[in-house]
Amino acid sequence: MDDVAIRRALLSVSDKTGIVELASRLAKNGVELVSTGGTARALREAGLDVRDVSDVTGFPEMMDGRVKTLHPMIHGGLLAVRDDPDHARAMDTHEIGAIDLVVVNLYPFAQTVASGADRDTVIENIDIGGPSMVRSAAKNHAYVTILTDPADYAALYEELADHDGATTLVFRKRMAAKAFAATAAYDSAIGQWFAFADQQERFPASLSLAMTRGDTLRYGENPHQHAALYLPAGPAGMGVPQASQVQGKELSYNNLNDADAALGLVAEFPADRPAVVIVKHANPCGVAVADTLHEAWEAALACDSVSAFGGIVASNVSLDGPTAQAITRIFTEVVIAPGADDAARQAFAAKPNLRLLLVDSLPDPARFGLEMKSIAGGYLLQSRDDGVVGEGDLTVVTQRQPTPGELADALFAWKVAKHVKSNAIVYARDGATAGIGAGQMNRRDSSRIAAQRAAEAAEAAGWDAPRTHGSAVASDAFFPFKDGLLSAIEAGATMVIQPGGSTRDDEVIAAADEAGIAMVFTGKRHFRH
Ligand SMILES: NC(=O)c1ncn([C@@H]2O[C@H](COP(=O)(O)O)[C@@H](O)[C@H]2O)c1NC=O
Repeated sequence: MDDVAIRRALLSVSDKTGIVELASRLAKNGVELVSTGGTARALREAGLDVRDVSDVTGFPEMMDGRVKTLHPMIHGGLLAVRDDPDHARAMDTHEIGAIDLVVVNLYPFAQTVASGADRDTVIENIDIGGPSMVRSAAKNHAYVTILTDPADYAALYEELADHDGATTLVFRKRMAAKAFAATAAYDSAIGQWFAFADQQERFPASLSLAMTRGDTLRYGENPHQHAALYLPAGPAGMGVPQASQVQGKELSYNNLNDADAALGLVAEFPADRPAVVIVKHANPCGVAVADTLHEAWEAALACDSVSAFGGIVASNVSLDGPTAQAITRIFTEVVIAPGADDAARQAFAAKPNLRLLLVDSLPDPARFGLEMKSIAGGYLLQSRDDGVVGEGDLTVVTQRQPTPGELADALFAWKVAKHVKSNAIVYARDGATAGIGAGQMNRRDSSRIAAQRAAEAAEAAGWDAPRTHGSAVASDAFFPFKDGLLSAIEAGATMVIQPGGSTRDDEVIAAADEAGIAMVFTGKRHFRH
Protein backbone atom coordinates (compact mmCIF):
# COMPACT_ATOMS: atom_id res chain seq x y z
CA MET A 1 0.00 0.00 0.00
CA ASP A 2 1.79 3.08 -1.26
CA ASP A 3 -0.82 5.66 -0.31
CA VAL A 4 0.13 8.08 2.47
CA ALA A 5 -2.61 10.06 4.22
CA ILE A 6 -1.87 13.75 4.62
CA ARG A 7 -2.25 14.64 8.30
CA ARG A 8 0.35 17.34 8.79
CA ALA A 9 1.55 19.88 6.24
CA LEU A 10 4.34 22.44 6.31
CA LEU A 11 3.70 25.48 4.16
CA SER A 12 6.51 27.98 3.48
CA VAL A 13 6.16 29.97 0.30
CA SER A 14 7.55 33.18 -1.16
CA ASP A 15 5.04 33.19 -4.00
CA LYS A 16 1.79 33.07 -2.06
CA THR A 17 -0.40 32.47 -5.13
CA GLY A 18 -3.13 29.99 -4.24
CA ILE A 19 -1.73 29.22 -0.79
CA VAL A 20 -4.84 30.32 1.13
CA GLU A 21 -7.08 28.08 -0.98
CA LEU A 22 -4.68 25.17 -0.61
CA ALA A 23 -4.44 25.62 3.16
CA SER A 24 -8.22 26.01 3.47
CA ARG A 25 -8.82 22.75 1.60
CA LEU A 26 -6.24 20.96 3.75
CA ALA A 27 -7.72 22.40 6.94
CA LYS A 28 -11.16 21.18 5.88
CA ASN A 29 -9.67 17.69 5.52
CA GLY A 30 -8.45 17.96 9.13
CA VAL A 31 -4.79 18.48 8.18
CA GLU A 32 -2.62 20.25 10.77
CA LEU A 33 -0.95 23.32 9.24
CA VAL A 34 2.58 24.37 10.19
CA SER A 35 4.03 27.46 8.61
CA THR A 36 6.83 30.05 8.54
CA GLY A 37 6.42 33.76 9.41
CA GLY A 38 5.01 35.46 6.31
CA THR A 39 3.07 32.42 5.13
CA ALA A 40 1.57 31.86 8.59
CA ARG A 41 0.54 35.52 8.68
CA ALA A 42 -1.22 35.26 5.31
CA LEU A 43 -3.09 32.14 6.44
CA ARG A 44 -4.11 33.65 9.76
CA GLU A 45 -5.37 36.74 8.00
CA ALA A 46 -7.61 34.37 6.01
CA GLY A 47 -8.91 33.00 9.32
CA LEU A 48 -7.02 29.71 9.32
CA ASP A 49 -5.57 27.99 12.33
CA VAL A 50 -1.78 27.63 11.88
CA ARG A 51 1.05 26.45 14.07
CA ASP A 52 4.29 28.45 13.81
CA VAL A 53 7.45 26.61 12.80
CA SER A 54 9.13 28.28 15.81
CA ASP A 55 6.62 26.51 18.05
CA VAL A 56 7.61 23.17 16.51
CA THR A 57 11.37 23.80 16.69
CA GLY A 58 11.40 25.59 20.01
CA PHE A 59 13.59 28.27 18.42
CA PRO A 60 12.52 31.64 17.14
CA GLU A 61 12.98 32.40 13.46
CA MET A 62 16.20 34.38 13.59
CA MET A 63 18.91 36.25 11.71
CA ASP A 64 16.55 38.01 9.34
CA GLY A 65 14.91 34.73 8.41
CA ARG A 66 18.18 33.02 7.52
CA VAL A 67 17.35 30.36 10.11
CA LYS A 68 13.74 29.26 10.39
CA THR A 69 13.19 25.67 9.36
CA LEU A 70 16.77 24.39 9.56
CA HIS A 71 16.14 22.19 12.59
CA PRO A 72 15.97 18.45 13.40
CA MET A 73 12.35 18.86 14.52
CA ILE A 74 11.61 19.75 10.89
CA HIS A 75 14.12 17.69 8.96
CA GLY A 76 13.65 14.67 11.26
CA GLY A 77 9.94 14.87 10.48
CA LEU A 78 10.73 15.01 6.76
CA LEU A 79 13.54 12.46 6.49
CA ALA A 80 12.51 9.68 8.85
CA VAL A 81 12.01 6.29 7.23
CA ARG A 82 8.82 5.61 9.03
CA ASP A 83 8.97 1.80 8.72
CA ASP A 84 12.49 1.66 10.13
CA PRO A 85 12.36 0.84 13.88
CA ASP A 86 15.50 2.90 14.62
CA HIS A 87 14.06 5.93 12.85
CA ALA A 88 10.72 5.47 14.58
CA ARG A 89 12.49 5.21 17.96
CA ALA A 90 14.43 8.42 17.26
CA MET A 91 11.17 10.19 16.43
CA ASP A 92 9.65 8.97 19.71
CA THR A 93 12.68 9.88 21.78
CA HIS A 94 12.90 13.40 20.42
CA GLU A 95 9.16 13.87 20.02
CA ILE A 96 9.54 14.56 16.34
CA GLY A 97 6.24 14.64 14.47
CA ALA A 98 6.05 13.33 10.91
CA ILE A 99 5.39 15.86 8.16
CA ASP A 100 3.40 14.37 5.29
CA LEU A 101 3.20 17.30 2.89
CA VAL A 102 5.64 20.14 2.21
CA VAL A 103 4.62 23.11 0.09
CA VAL A 104 7.59 25.35 -0.60
CA ASN A 105 8.59 27.82 -3.23
CA LEU A 106 11.86 29.63 -2.98
CA TYR A 107 13.12 33.16 -2.55
CA PRO A 108 12.92 34.80 -6.00
CA PHE A 109 16.63 34.73 -6.78
CA ALA A 110 16.45 35.06 -10.61
CA GLN A 111 13.83 37.81 -10.42
CA THR A 112 15.98 39.71 -7.90
CA VAL A 113 18.98 39.51 -10.26
CA ALA A 114 16.81 40.57 -13.20
CA SER A 115 15.56 43.58 -11.23
CA GLY A 116 19.14 44.89 -11.08
CA ALA A 117 19.25 44.68 -7.27
CA ASP A 118 22.53 45.32 -5.45
CA ARG A 119 24.83 42.48 -4.45
CA ASP A 120 23.66 42.27 -0.81
CA THR A 121 20.04 41.97 -1.89
CA VAL A 122 20.94 39.29 -4.41
CA ILE A 123 22.83 37.32 -1.74
CA GLU A 124 19.95 37.68 0.72
CA ASN A 125 17.66 36.15 -1.90
CA ILE A 126 19.60 32.90 -1.95
CA ASP A 127 17.19 30.55 -0.24
CA ILE A 128 18.82 27.99 2.06
CA GLY A 129 16.11 26.61 4.30
CA GLY A 130 13.62 26.20 1.45
CA PRO A 131 15.79 24.03 -0.83
CA SER A 132 16.86 21.99 2.22
CA MET A 133 13.24 21.13 2.97
CA VAL A 134 12.51 20.49 -0.70
CA ARG A 135 15.43 18.06 -0.93
CA SER A 136 14.60 16.30 2.36
CA ALA A 137 10.98 15.84 1.36
CA ALA A 138 11.80 14.81 -2.21
CA LYS A 139 14.41 12.28 -1.05
CA ASN A 140 11.86 10.79 1.30
CA HIS A 141 9.06 10.73 -1.28
CA ALA A 142 8.25 7.20 -0.16
CA TYR A 143 6.36 8.95 2.66
CA VAL A 144 6.36 12.68 1.97
CA THR A 145 4.64 14.72 -0.73
CA ILE A 146 6.52 17.79 -1.98
CA LEU A 147 4.98 20.62 -3.99
CA THR A 148 7.23 23.36 -5.37
CA ASP A 149 4.96 24.96 -7.95
CA PRO A 150 1.55 26.60 -7.40
CA ALA A 151 0.59 25.15 -10.81
CA ASP A 152 0.52 21.72 -9.11
CA TYR A 153 -1.94 22.61 -6.34
CA ALA A 154 -4.90 21.60 -8.51
CA ALA A 155 -3.31 18.21 -9.15
CA LEU A 156 -2.99 17.72 -5.39
CA TYR A 157 -6.68 18.49 -4.87
CA GLU A 158 -7.56 15.84 -7.41
CA GLU A 159 -5.14 13.37 -5.89
CA LEU A 160 -6.55 13.87 -2.38
CA ALA A 161 -10.12 13.64 -3.66
CA ASP A 162 -9.40 10.44 -5.58
CA HIS A 163 -7.51 8.76 -2.76
CA ASP A 164 -9.48 9.66 0.32
CA GLY A 165 -7.11 12.35 1.60
CA ALA A 166 -3.93 10.45 0.68
CA THR A 167 -1.37 10.69 -2.11
CA THR A 168 -0.06 7.82 -4.21
CA LEU A 169 3.58 6.90 -4.70
CA VAL A 170 3.23 7.69 -8.41
CA PHE A 171 2.16 11.25 -7.59
CA ARG A 172 4.86 11.72 -4.94
CA LYS A 173 7.54 10.44 -7.33
CA ARG A 174 6.40 12.82 -10.04
CA MET A 175 6.46 15.77 -7.66
CA ALA A 176 9.87 14.70 -6.26
CA ALA A 177 11.34 14.67 -9.77
CA LYS A 178 9.97 18.14 -10.32
CA ALA A 179 11.32 19.27 -6.96
CA PHE A 180 14.88 18.10 -7.66
CA ALA A 181 14.74 19.72 -11.11
CA ALA A 182 13.61 22.95 -9.41
CA THR A 183 16.42 22.98 -6.85
CA ALA A 184 18.98 22.05 -9.53
CA ALA A 185 17.80 24.96 -11.72
CA TYR A 186 17.79 27.27 -8.69
CA ASP A 187 21.36 26.38 -7.72
CA SER A 188 22.49 26.57 -11.30
CA ALA A 189 21.13 30.13 -11.59
CA ILE A 190 23.04 31.02 -8.42
CA GLY A 191 26.23 29.39 -9.79
CA GLN A 192 25.88 31.28 -13.06
CA TRP A 193 25.37 34.57 -11.27
CA PHE A 194 28.46 34.03 -9.10
CA ALA A 195 30.59 33.04 -12.09
CA PHE A 196 29.47 35.51 -14.73
CA ALA A 197 27.98 38.55 -12.99
CA ASP A 198 29.87 38.57 -9.71
CA GLN A 199 33.30 37.10 -10.52
CA GLN A 200 33.20 38.16 -14.17
CA GLU A 201 34.62 34.80 -15.21
CA ARG A 202 34.58 34.23 -18.94
CA PHE A 203 34.58 30.46 -18.75
CA PRO A 204 33.95 29.07 -15.24
CA ALA A 205 35.58 25.73 -14.36
CA SER A 206 32.21 24.09 -14.24
CA LEU A 207 29.03 25.29 -15.78
CA SER A 208 25.47 24.12 -15.39
CA LEU A 209 22.73 25.91 -17.22
CA ALA A 210 19.32 26.53 -15.73
CA MET A 211 16.64 26.39 -18.38
CA THR A 212 12.93 25.93 -18.36
CA ARG A 213 11.01 24.34 -21.19
CA GLY A 214 9.03 26.71 -23.37
CA ASP A 215 7.16 25.22 -26.30
CA THR A 216 7.48 21.59 -27.26
CA LEU A 217 7.89 21.79 -31.03
CA ARG A 218 6.19 19.53 -33.56
CA TYR A 219 9.57 18.26 -34.68
CA GLY A 220 13.15 19.38 -35.08
CA GLU A 221 15.12 20.34 -38.17
CA ASN A 222 13.54 17.27 -39.81
CA PRO A 223 10.32 15.44 -39.01
CA HIS A 224 12.14 12.44 -37.53
CA GLN A 225 13.86 14.70 -34.96
CA HIS A 226 12.22 15.72 -31.66
CA ALA A 227 12.55 19.29 -30.46
CA ALA A 228 11.61 21.77 -27.75
CA LEU A 229 12.44 25.37 -26.99
CA TYR A 230 14.15 26.09 -23.66
CA LEU A 231 14.45 29.47 -22.01
CA PRO A 232 17.10 30.60 -19.55
CA ALA A 233 15.80 30.51 -15.97
CA GLY A 234 17.42 33.90 -15.34
CA PRO A 235 17.30 37.15 -17.32
CA ALA A 236 16.85 36.39 -21.02
CA GLY A 237 17.00 39.71 -22.87
CA MET A 238 15.01 40.18 -26.05
CA GLY A 239 14.89 37.64 -28.84
CA VAL A 240 12.54 35.48 -30.86
CA PRO A 241 11.39 33.42 -27.83
CA GLN A 242 10.32 36.65 -26.13
CA ALA A 243 8.34 37.86 -29.16
CA SER A 244 4.56 37.80 -29.04
CA GLN A 245 2.89 35.88 -31.83
CA VAL A 246 0.03 37.91 -33.23
CA GLN A 247 -1.19 35.33 -35.75
CA GLY A 248 -0.21 32.31 -37.77
CA LYS A 249 0.62 28.66 -37.43
CA GLU A 250 2.68 27.22 -34.61
CA LEU A 251 6.38 28.12 -34.90
CA SER A 252 8.63 25.29 -35.99
CA TYR A 253 12.25 24.63 -35.02
CA ASN A 254 13.44 25.98 -38.36
CA ASN A 255 11.15 29.04 -38.06
CA LEU A 256 12.70 29.89 -34.70
CA ASN A 257 16.23 29.42 -35.97
CA ASP A 258 15.63 31.43 -39.15
CA ALA A 259 13.75 34.20 -37.34
CA ASP A 260 16.68 34.46 -34.94
CA ALA A 261 19.07 34.88 -37.88
CA ALA A 262 16.82 37.52 -39.47
CA LEU A 263 16.32 39.44 -36.23
CA GLY A 264 20.05 39.34 -35.44
CA LEU A 265 20.91 40.86 -38.82
CA VAL A 266 18.19 43.50 -38.94
CA ALA A 267 19.21 44.64 -35.46
CA GLU A 268 22.55 45.73 -36.95
CA PHE A 269 20.74 48.59 -38.70
CA PRO A 270 19.83 51.66 -36.61
CA ALA A 271 16.11 52.38 -36.59
CA ASP A 272 16.58 55.88 -38.08
CA ARG A 273 16.50 54.24 -41.54
CA PRO A 274 14.09 51.40 -42.34
CA ALA A 275 15.78 48.07 -43.08
CA VAL A 276 14.41 44.75 -44.31
CA VAL A 277 16.08 41.35 -44.14
CA ILE A 278 14.82 38.24 -45.91
CA VAL A 279 16.29 34.98 -44.63
CA LYS A 280 16.20 31.46 -46.04
CA HIS A 281 17.80 28.54 -44.23
CA ALA A 282 19.47 30.92 -41.77
CA ASN A 283 21.18 32.91 -44.55
CA PRO A 284 20.02 36.30 -45.79
CA CYS A 285 18.90 36.25 -49.44
CA GLY A 286 18.02 39.94 -49.61
CA VAL A 287 18.79 42.91 -47.37
CA ALA A 288 18.13 46.60 -47.95
CA VAL A 289 17.83 49.96 -46.25
CA ALA A 290 15.78 52.76 -47.81
CA ASP A 291 13.82 55.91 -47.06
CA THR A 292 10.63 53.91 -46.58
CA LEU A 293 10.08 50.38 -45.35
CA HIS A 294 8.16 49.50 -48.48
CA GLU A 295 11.12 50.57 -50.65
CA ALA A 296 13.47 48.58 -48.43
CA TRP A 297 11.25 45.50 -48.89
CA GLU A 298 11.16 45.88 -52.68
CA ALA A 299 14.93 46.36 -52.85
CA ALA A 300 15.61 43.36 -50.57
CA LEU A 301 13.24 41.20 -52.61
CA ALA A 302 14.83 42.26 -55.90
CA CYS A 303 18.16 40.74 -54.80
CA ASP A 304 16.87 37.18 -55.07
CA SER A 305 13.12 36.86 -55.40
CA VAL A 306 13.44 33.14 -56.14
CA SER A 307 15.05 32.32 -52.80
CA ALA A 308 12.75 34.73 -50.93
CA PHE A 309 9.80 32.38 -51.54
CA GLY A 310 8.92 30.82 -48.17
CA GLY A 311 11.30 33.15 -46.40
CA ILE A 312 11.51 34.83 -43.02
CA VAL A 313 11.22 38.62 -43.09
CA ALA A 314 12.52 40.97 -40.41
CA SER A 315 12.35 44.75 -40.22
CA ASN A 316 14.00 47.17 -37.84
CA VAL A 317 10.97 49.45 -37.60
CA SER A 318 7.25 48.97 -37.10
CA LEU A 319 5.45 47.41 -40.08
CA ASP A 320 3.07 49.55 -42.10
CA GLY A 321 0.19 48.70 -44.44
CA PRO A 322 1.91 49.09 -47.84
CA THR A 323 4.88 46.97 -46.76
CA ALA A 324 2.64 44.29 -45.26
CA GLN A 325 0.53 44.21 -48.44
CA ALA A 326 3.66 43.77 -50.52
CA ILE A 327 5.07 41.03 -48.25
CA THR A 328 1.85 39.04 -48.50
CA ARG A 329 2.17 38.94 -52.27
CA ILE A 330 4.74 36.17 -51.93
CA PHE A 331 4.58 33.13 -49.70
CA THR A 332 6.24 34.13 -46.42
CA GLU A 333 6.65 31.86 -43.41
CA VAL A 334 7.38 34.40 -40.65
CA VAL A 335 7.47 38.18 -40.29
CA ILE A 336 9.18 39.64 -37.23
CA ALA A 337 9.38 43.32 -36.34
CA PRO A 338 9.27 45.74 -33.42
CA GLY A 339 5.61 46.55 -34.09
CA ALA A 340 2.88 46.60 -36.73
CA ASP A 341 0.21 49.24 -37.29
CA ASP A 342 -3.47 48.40 -37.81
CA ALA A 343 -3.21 48.45 -41.59
CA ALA A 344 -0.29 46.02 -41.49
CA ARG A 345 -2.12 43.69 -39.11
CA GLN A 346 -5.15 43.78 -41.39
CA ALA A 347 -3.05 42.93 -44.43
CA PHE A 348 -1.40 40.00 -42.67
CA ALA A 349 -4.76 38.76 -41.36
CA ALA A 350 -5.63 37.87 -44.96
CA LYS A 351 -2.86 35.23 -44.75
CA PRO A 352 -3.85 33.42 -41.56
CA ASN A 353 -1.01 30.89 -41.77
CA LEU A 354 1.68 33.58 -41.86
CA ARG A 355 3.31 33.87 -38.46
CA LEU A 356 3.53 37.49 -37.32
CA LEU A 357 5.89 38.02 -34.38
CA LEU A 358 6.35 41.30 -32.58
CA VAL A 359 9.26 42.13 -30.31
CA ASP A 360 9.34 44.96 -27.76
CA SER A 361 12.80 45.96 -28.95
CA LEU A 362 15.61 44.65 -31.13
CA PRO A 363 18.51 42.74 -29.56
CA ASP A 364 21.63 44.85 -29.07
CA PRO A 365 24.19 43.59 -31.65
CA ALA A 366 27.03 44.49 -29.28
CA ARG A 367 25.50 42.70 -26.27
CA PHE A 368 27.60 40.23 -24.30
CA GLY A 369 26.59 36.63 -24.57
CA LEU A 370 27.84 33.12 -25.02
CA GLU A 371 26.98 30.80 -27.87
CA MET A 372 26.95 27.07 -27.35
CA LYS A 373 27.13 24.26 -29.85
CA SER A 374 27.12 20.57 -29.09
CA ILE A 375 29.66 18.29 -30.72
CA ALA A 376 30.02 14.56 -30.17
CA GLY A 377 31.52 14.19 -26.71
CA GLY A 378 31.36 17.84 -25.68
CA TYR A 379 30.17 21.37 -26.10
CA LEU A 380 31.82 24.38 -27.69
CA LEU A 381 31.28 27.75 -26.07
CA GLN A 382 32.33 31.08 -27.49
CA SER A 383 31.45 34.70 -26.96
CA ARG A 384 28.99 36.06 -29.50
CA ASP A 385 30.38 37.68 -32.64
CA ASP A 386 29.75 41.22 -31.43
CA GLY A 387 32.35 42.75 -33.73
CA VAL A 388 31.16 46.01 -35.25
CA VAL A 389 33.30 47.74 -37.89
CA GLY A 390 33.00 51.47 -38.60
CA GLU A 391 34.70 53.79 -41.07
CA GLY A 392 37.45 54.58 -38.57
CA ASP A 393 38.46 50.90 -38.39
CA LEU A 394 39.20 50.64 -42.11
CA THR A 395 42.60 50.82 -43.83
CA VAL A 396 42.63 51.71 -47.50
CA VAL A 397 45.24 49.45 -49.13
CA THR A 398 44.83 50.40 -52.79
CA GLN A 399 46.04 53.39 -54.76
CA ARG A 400 42.48 54.46 -55.35
CA GLN A 401 40.48 55.79 -52.39
CA PRO A 402 36.84 54.69 -52.17
CA THR A 403 34.13 57.23 -52.94
CA PRO A 404 31.68 58.02 -50.09
CA GLY A 405 28.99 56.00 -51.88
CA GLU A 406 31.28 52.98 -52.28
CA LEU A 407 32.29 53.23 -48.64
CA ALA A 408 28.68 53.27 -47.46
CA ASP A 409 27.89 50.23 -49.60
CA ALA A 410 31.02 48.46 -48.39
CA LEU A 411 30.09 48.94 -44.72
CA PHE A 412 26.54 47.81 -45.52
CA ALA A 413 27.84 44.69 -47.32
CA TRP A 414 30.19 44.00 -44.38
CA LYS A 415 27.31 44.04 -41.88
CA VAL A 416 25.42 41.56 -44.03
CA ALA A 417 28.47 39.32 -44.59
CA LYS A 418 28.82 38.91 -40.81
CA HIS A 419 25.46 37.11 -40.86
CA VAL A 420 26.10 34.94 -43.92
CA LYS A 421 27.51 31.43 -43.51
CA SER A 422 31.13 31.13 -44.59
CA ASN A 423 32.53 31.41 -47.12
CA ALA A 424 30.50 34.60 -47.47
CA ILE A 425 30.60 37.02 -50.38
CA VAL A 426 28.12 39.89 -50.45
CA TYR A 427 27.73 42.43 -53.24
CA ALA A 428 25.84 45.62 -52.37
CA ARG A 429 24.86 48.77 -54.20
CA ASP A 430 22.81 51.78 -53.10
CA GLY A 431 21.95 50.30 -49.72
CA ALA A 432 20.75 46.93 -51.00
CA THR A 433 22.37 43.57 -51.51
CA ALA A 434 22.99 42.82 -55.17
CA GLY A 435 24.12 39.22 -54.80
CA ILE A 436 24.90 36.90 -51.88
CA GLY A 437 27.09 33.80 -52.01
CA ALA A 438 26.85 31.68 -48.86
CA GLY A 439 28.26 28.56 -47.31
CA GLN A 440 30.63 27.43 -50.06
CA MET A 441 33.80 25.50 -49.35
CA ASN A 442 35.88 28.02 -51.28
CA ARG A 443 35.60 31.79 -51.62
CA ARG A 444 35.77 31.83 -55.40
CA ASP A 445 32.61 29.71 -55.68
CA SER A 446 30.78 32.01 -53.24
CA SER A 447 31.82 34.95 -55.38
CA ARG A 448 30.64 33.27 -58.58
CA ILE A 449 27.33 32.17 -57.07
CA ALA A 450 26.64 35.70 -55.80
CA ALA A 451 27.38 37.14 -59.24
CA GLN A 452 25.26 34.50 -60.95
CA ARG A 453 22.31 35.27 -58.67
CA ALA A 454 22.70 38.97 -59.44
CA ALA A 455 22.70 38.20 -63.18
CA GLU A 456 19.55 36.09 -62.80
CA ALA A 457 17.86 38.85 -60.80
CA ALA A 458 18.72 41.37 -63.53
CA GLU A 459 17.30 39.09 -66.17
CA ALA A 460 14.10 38.52 -64.20
CA ALA A 461 13.67 42.26 -63.64
CA GLY A 462 14.64 43.22 -67.19
CA TRP A 463 17.53 45.42 -66.06
CA ASP A 464 20.33 46.27 -68.52
CA ALA A 465 22.99 44.93 -66.20
CA PRO A 466 23.27 43.05 -62.92
CA ARG A 467 23.42 45.27 -59.84
CA THR A 468 26.90 43.93 -59.10
CA HIS A 469 28.06 46.47 -61.68
CA GLY A 470 29.42 49.37 -59.67
CA SER A 471 28.89 47.50 -56.39
CA ALA A 472 30.96 47.08 -53.25
CA VAL A 473 31.79 43.50 -52.36
CA ALA A 474 32.43 42.14 -48.87
CA SER A 475 34.35 38.98 -48.13
CA ASP A 476 33.95 37.61 -44.58
CA ALA A 477 37.59 36.46 -44.52
CA PHE A 478 40.68 37.33 -46.52
CA PHE A 479 41.12 36.27 -50.13
CA PRO A 480 43.82 33.58 -49.94
CA PHE A 481 44.42 33.95 -53.68
CA LYS A 482 43.59 36.68 -56.12
CA ASP A 483 41.11 34.44 -58.01
CA GLY A 484 38.21 35.30 -55.67
CA LEU A 485 38.93 38.99 -56.11
CA LEU A 486 39.22 38.63 -59.87
CA SER A 487 35.81 37.02 -60.11
CA ALA A 488 34.39 39.95 -58.07
CA ILE A 489 36.03 42.41 -60.45
CA GLU A 490 34.62 40.45 -63.35
CA ALA A 491 31.17 40.81 -61.78
CA GLY A 492 31.62 44.57 -61.83
CA ALA A 493 32.58 45.38 -58.23
CA THR A 494 34.49 48.65 -57.88
CA MET A 495 35.20 48.38 -54.17
CA VAL A 496 36.22 45.53 -51.88
CA ILE A 497 36.00 45.23 -48.12
CA GLN A 498 37.77 42.31 -46.53
CA PRO A 499 39.78 41.56 -43.37
CA GLY A 500 43.20 41.29 -45.05
CA GLY A 501 45.92 39.19 -43.46
CA SER A 502 46.66 36.67 -46.21
CA THR A 503 50.29 35.87 -46.99
CA ARG A 504 49.34 36.79 -50.54
CA ASP A 505 47.79 40.18 -49.64
CA ASP A 506 50.39 41.85 -51.90
CA GLU A 507 49.21 39.86 -54.92
CA VAL A 508 45.56 40.61 -54.11
CA ILE A 509 46.26 44.35 -53.64
CA ALA A 510 48.21 44.42 -56.92
CA ALA A 511 45.27 42.82 -58.74
CA ALA A 512 42.92 45.42 -57.25
CA ASP A 513 45.26 48.25 -58.28
CA GLU A 514 45.57 46.83 -61.75
CA ALA A 515 41.77 46.85 -62.08
CA GLY A 516 41.61 50.38 -60.64
CA ILE A 517 39.25 49.44 -57.82
CA ALA A 518 39.40 50.52 -54.19
CA MET A 519 39.97 48.07 -51.37
CA VAL A 520 39.84 48.40 -47.57
CA PHE A 521 40.96 46.02 -44.83
CA THR A 522 38.89 45.67 -41.66
CA GLY A 523 41.48 43.72 -39.66
CA LYS A 524 38.60 41.57 -38.39
CA ARG A 525 36.93 38.55 -39.94
CA HIS A 526 33.45 37.13 -39.53
CA PHE A 527 33.45 33.38 -40.05
CA ARG A 528 30.02 31.94 -39.37
CA HIS A 529 29.37 28.20 -39.46
N1 LIG B 1 16.01 29.94 6.60
C1 LIG B 1 15.14 29.00 6.62
O1 LIG B 1 15.24 28.16 7.47
C2 LIG B 1 14.04 29.00 5.67
N2 LIG B 1 13.04 28.12 5.70
C3 LIG B 1 12.19 28.42 4.68
N3 LIG B 1 12.65 29.48 4.02
C4 LIG B 1 12.00 30.17 2.89
O2 LIG B 1 11.18 31.19 3.41
C5 LIG B 1 10.16 31.51 2.46
C6 LIG B 1 8.85 31.73 3.16
O3 LIG B 1 9.00 32.67 4.15
P1 LIG B 1 7.73 33.37 4.82
O4 LIG B 1 6.78 32.28 5.13
O5 LIG B 1 8.30 34.05 5.99
O6 LIG B 1 7.20 34.36 3.80
C7 LIG B 1 10.11 30.37 1.48
O7 LIG B 1 10.55 30.86 0.22
C8 LIG B 1 11.09 29.35 2.04
O8 LIG B 1 11.79 28.69 1.00
C9 LIG B 1 13.81 29.86 4.59
N4 LIG B 1 14.55 30.92 4.17
C10 LIG B 1 15.77 30.96 3.68
O9 LIG B 1 16.71 30.30 3.70
